[in-house]
Amino acid sequence: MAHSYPMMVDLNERNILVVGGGKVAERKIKSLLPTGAHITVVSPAITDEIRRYAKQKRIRLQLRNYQTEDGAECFLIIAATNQALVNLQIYEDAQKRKQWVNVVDQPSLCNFTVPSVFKRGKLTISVSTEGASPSLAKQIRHDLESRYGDEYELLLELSQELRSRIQWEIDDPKMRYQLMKDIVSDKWIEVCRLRPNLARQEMFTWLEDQIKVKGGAKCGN
Ligand SMILES: C[C@@]1(CC(=O)O)C2=NC(=C\c3[nH]c(c(CCC(=O)O)c3CC(=O)O)Cc3[nH]c(c(CC(=O)O)c3CCC(=O)O)/C=C3\N/C(=C\2)[C@@H](CCC(=O)O)[C@]3(C)CC(=O)O)/[C@H]1CCC(=O)O
Ligand SMILES: NC(=O)c1ccc[n+]([C@@H]2O[C@H](COP(=O)([O-])OP(=O)(O)OC[C@H]3O[C@@H](n4cnc5c(N)ncnc54)[C@H](O)[C@@H]3O)[C@@H](O)[C@H]2O)c1
Repeated sequence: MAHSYPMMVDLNERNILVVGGGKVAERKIKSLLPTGAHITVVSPAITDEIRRYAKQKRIRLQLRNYQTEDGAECFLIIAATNQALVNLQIYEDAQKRKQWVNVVDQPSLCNFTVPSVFKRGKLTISVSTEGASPSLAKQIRHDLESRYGDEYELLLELSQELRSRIQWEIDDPKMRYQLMKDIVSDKWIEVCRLRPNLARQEMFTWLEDQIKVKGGAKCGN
């Protein structure tokens, strides 16, 4: 059996069509909003939340049934109606146009599926069962959410800063690698959890000491 390939896709400014305005469509729209995509929703009936998104001009809304032309200029399409035949039609239209398409009631009609996801700043943790059990994906996501708290958002922000500093200052590849590993060690995760306000200062002081002790700084520094 061929397996799906996990990707992080840049949807900024892309046209996305969501067909259907029920609970499932609402969940997919909610996860698409932060991507910067231009989202159009076509559905004769919608949830209150989708109505709110439209009022806030975060989505475009067409309160009517789907028509083939709706998806013509779209990069990606989500078929989230409760009508199997409409969803099939959306799939066939998208296939003809070689588009990315997700059909929420039929995994075999998806050329991509949506995993269960949560974020901690730039950290994305995502769980997929390739359609076998969305409930299990959700349950594992819940477990991981309690394991990976807000300290990871801070750790990641600081790691990014320290990493640029290391890349700029350290020539020796082995030392760079070791320092990159050290900045995400349990010790710093705990510091970010217990003393978030002091973490930045403590990590930079530690890095300066490491550079002094271990050497390897680039010429001129
Ligand atoms: C992860 C998540 C992401 C999201 O939607 O954002 C997602 N489904 C979620 C929840 C969920 N979905 C369903 C239930 C009820 C319990 C159950 O049936 O298990 C629950 C649980 C609940 O709602 O609590 C029903 C369901 N889902 C699909 C079918 C069709 C079928 O299987 O035939 C049916 C039967 C419909 C019916 O019988 O009428 C199909 C898909 N659902 C997927 C994703 C894709 C595969 C993901 C994977 O497993 O890798 C795939 C293939 C297509 C897609 O939608 O992309 C989201 C969790 C969000 C979170 O973390 O909270
Ligand atoms: N993939 C998933 O995660 C998942 C989870 C649960 C259920 N499902 C499946 O998803 C489907 C949708 O679930 P829901 O709870 O959102 O259903 P729902 O009944 O709440 O919403 C269906 C929506 O489709 C719209 N619709 C109907 N015909 C349409 C048409 N011709 N053109 C445009 N829009 C049309 C309706 O107006 C409504 O807004 C169900 O059939 C269910 O099998 C999928």
